[in-house]
Amino acid sequence: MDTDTQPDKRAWLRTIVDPLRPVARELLAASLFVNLLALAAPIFVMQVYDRVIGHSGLETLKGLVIGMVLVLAFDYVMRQSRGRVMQMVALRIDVEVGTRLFDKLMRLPLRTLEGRPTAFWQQLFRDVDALRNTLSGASAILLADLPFVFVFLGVIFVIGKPLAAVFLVMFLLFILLAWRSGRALADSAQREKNVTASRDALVAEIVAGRGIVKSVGLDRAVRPLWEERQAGAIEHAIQRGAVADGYVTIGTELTQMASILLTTVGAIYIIDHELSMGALVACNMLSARLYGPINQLVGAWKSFGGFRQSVDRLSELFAESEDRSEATMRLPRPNGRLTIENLNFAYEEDAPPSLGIERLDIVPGGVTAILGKNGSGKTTLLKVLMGLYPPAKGRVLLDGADIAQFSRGELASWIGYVPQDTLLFNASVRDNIAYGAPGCSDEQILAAARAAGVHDVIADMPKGYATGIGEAGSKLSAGQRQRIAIARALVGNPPVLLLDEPSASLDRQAEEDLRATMAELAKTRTVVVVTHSPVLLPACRDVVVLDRGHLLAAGPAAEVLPRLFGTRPAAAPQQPPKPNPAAAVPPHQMQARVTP
Ligand SMILES: Nc1ncnc2c1ncn2[C@@H]1O[C@H](COP(=O)(O)OP(=O)(O)OP(=O)(O)O)[C@@H](O)[C@H]1O
Repeated sequence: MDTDTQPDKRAWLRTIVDPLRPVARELLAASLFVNLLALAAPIFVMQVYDRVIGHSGLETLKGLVIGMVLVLAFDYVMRQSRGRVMQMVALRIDVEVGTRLFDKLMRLPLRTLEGRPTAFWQQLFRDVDALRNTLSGASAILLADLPFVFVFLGVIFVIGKPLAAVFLVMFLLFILLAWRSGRALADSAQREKNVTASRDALVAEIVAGRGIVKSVGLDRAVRPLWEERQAGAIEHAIQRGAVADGYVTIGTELTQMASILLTTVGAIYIIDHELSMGALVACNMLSARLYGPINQLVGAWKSFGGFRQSVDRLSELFAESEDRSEATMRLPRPNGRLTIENLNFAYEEDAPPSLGIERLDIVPGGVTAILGKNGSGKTTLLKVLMGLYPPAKGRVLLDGADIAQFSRGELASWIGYVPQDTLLFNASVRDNIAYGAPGCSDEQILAAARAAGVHDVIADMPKGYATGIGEAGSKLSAGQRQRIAIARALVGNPPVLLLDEPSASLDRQAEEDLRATMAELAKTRTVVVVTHSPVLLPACRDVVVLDRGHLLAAGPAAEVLPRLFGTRPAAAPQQPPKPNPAAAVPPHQMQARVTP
């Protein structure tokens, strides 16, 4: 770990922990009383042995018992208040770190989010739990109790002076054990965590694709993978458990050894009249208070190790750069003209660019189709146009202004997007459409649903717009999901609309409705659609053809399509024609300016 950069990376933790200082003082004060009160029982026992039994002091016993009842009542009050303080800490951490984590995730660039498996992002929320459990649970109380072991040590020195050497030696042995176990457990816990993370990533993938796993019978293929990772996880858990158990057992044996040694040495001093019976019994009781917290420390290292890893992971995340949240200039609602200049985009830094376009100009007033073979970069181009993938070189302009200067929120409200793989949430139909423009009115939702051709379908649902659609829209058909996604993109009335294969799951009628909607919307907006559909293509004014991330052709559909397919698919043939690169626009015409 880089200790030079660590303090900065952990600044977020200080902003959470610093306001908790008064609470920590309360905790220490409560712990002080709890630990001081813990001295009462051994002293009570010592007095009973030395003063009451030997001298038949029943009056003294009465006084001592009354005193102990009061002490126990006070102890109860102190422990309760310590519990309440810890609950407050837990709540604060949950609210502050949880909210901060959520906001950070929402502001991370898409490439950062795509760079890690789903399980990693889920783990971060468990890290918040680890933070809360350590800072507000048994581990925090243990840390607050630890300083008081020196108080117990001091009291032992006073009431059982001859036994001081025994305590000191055993105390140092316990410290050594706690330190050794801490190091050993941290290493094995880290190894276990790595293996468990890889198993969890596989489980997350299997669960996400459970429909495919069942239908294709992937269980036979993924079982060996899962078995291998599960076996690794079990092996490391056993190893870590063995290390932990080993140290806990040594701690237990050491405690018993300490008790036997104490009693043996104590007996010798009692015979020599250098120690009273009561002092020996009291010292034995105090030894439990002394070694107890250090012994607990042996078992608590796992949670401290986990806490450190969680803090490191969260620190790394909070240090990640974010999407722009504030625009550098205010722009009124744009008209929607999109321009690409000298653009290069690569998924990996050293990889060849997945997209390389010198110039492309897409203007409002008509539908622009993007065509190309699988993997030619159509979806990538849409994501670059939306500002989701910042280019390595070049610019994307919206109405002549570089989109890099706009916030993610502004771009999302100006550019509607229907992805290839529709993602809906487990909420009502209404809410899913409204997510496209938070705060939109019912009228806007109705208008968007009508434009997307899904209003009648929704009206037929048992609860209409209030119908729940299940996890990821599982209660809907693929076509219904796609149409709701189109409504979601339309609801904010964005000046730019990007549609990625929007009719892949639509029936013929729905596709024709969508074509009419697109044509209508494009009168005042920029509509870009990735499609090979013979129903949608005739509605397109311009066509952009991509091949391996480069422009193969771009220009009016009436010119480009006949060159690509031989004929323009105006009559919507049954089978969509495949682009024919050989018949495309020659290279010198490739960076054509797409104009109406
Ligand atoms: N997240 C990613 N990380 C790395 N490479 C990617 C990623 N997404 C896409 N690619 C690569 O970028 C290239 C273009 O992919 P893209 O999805 O843009 O193609 P497409 O034209 O939309 O394909 P399709 O017609 O199959 O949807 C492909 O070679 C693909 O392997």
